[in-house]
Amino acid sequence: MRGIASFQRFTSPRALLFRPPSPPPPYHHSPSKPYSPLLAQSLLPSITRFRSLQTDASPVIVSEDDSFGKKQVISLTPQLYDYILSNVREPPILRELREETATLKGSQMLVSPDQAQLLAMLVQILGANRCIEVGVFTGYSSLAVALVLPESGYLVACEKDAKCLEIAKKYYELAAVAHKVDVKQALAADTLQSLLDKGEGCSYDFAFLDADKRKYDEYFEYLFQLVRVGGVIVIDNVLWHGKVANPNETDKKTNSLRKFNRKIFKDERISTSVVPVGDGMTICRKK
Ligand SMILES: C[S@@+](CC[C@H](N)C(=O)[O-])C[C@H]1O[C@@H](n2cnc3c(N)ncnc32)[C@H](O)[C@@H]1O
Repeated sequence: MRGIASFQRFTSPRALLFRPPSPPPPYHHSPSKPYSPLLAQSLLPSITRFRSLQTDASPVIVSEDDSFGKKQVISLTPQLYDYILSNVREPPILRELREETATLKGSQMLVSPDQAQLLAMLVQILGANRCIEVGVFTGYSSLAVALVLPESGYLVACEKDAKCLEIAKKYYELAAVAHKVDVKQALAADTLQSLLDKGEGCSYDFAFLDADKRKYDEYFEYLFQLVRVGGVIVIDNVLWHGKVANPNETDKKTNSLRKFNRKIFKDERISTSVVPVGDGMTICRKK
């Protein structure tokens, strides 16, 4: 096969050594303590929803390509993901919000703690001051961003649902970041258009897109106009539970995401990278 890598499960005896012998330790996070499965087990978390349902626990896959030969690529197992989560520095206020959200319908919509940490890191690396989020829900990802913005920082938070925004606003207050967050309860396209109408094109440093998947293309075009050259747009759920890579999956959302991913791949106005974190995030930088 030329050009495109083919992937296979790595099944050498060495790989088998890495298979978790028993169910993985539950997720526990404590930024001040190193990872310890025993400690993790003694401090049972109130949330275990990050445990993977994957049964094939091989930790690596091997890409084969005529041009570069074999290359091992890490593949998440429940054990490895628990290890990653045990190394996430999730601020206590974010954990509290996550736990409160866990009792609600749609709680699976939050980005994972490792994704939130990546978003915050990107904002910090960029030195971002002006940010936009499309799709806030109860505010987990927006709070992660607001927490690392400077005091003068500004985040436009676009969400249509008033009920979940009540929770988000409560946590912005609790975290003392409410002054940085401009909550816009409306259809996101209307909010983004109004920002452009106010002459705010090319004035934002960072945008996070995480709302209705079938409108990603429309939102992306708005965000592209609003973000400055060198600014970053991050898009969530681009791997859509793996469905985008399965030709048998032809539902509307999957097709729409596939089409969107292809468009981003071809878009010469941006540089881009697909990161297999959470449900897949694409990071785009405006040229
Ligand atoms: C995946 S959730 C966002 C999760 C959030 N980013 C997080 O990780 O904490 C998507 C949100 O987008 C909102 N949404 C969907 N369509 C929208 C629209 N047209 N305008 C504004 N918000 C919308 C939904 O109400 C939902 O709360």
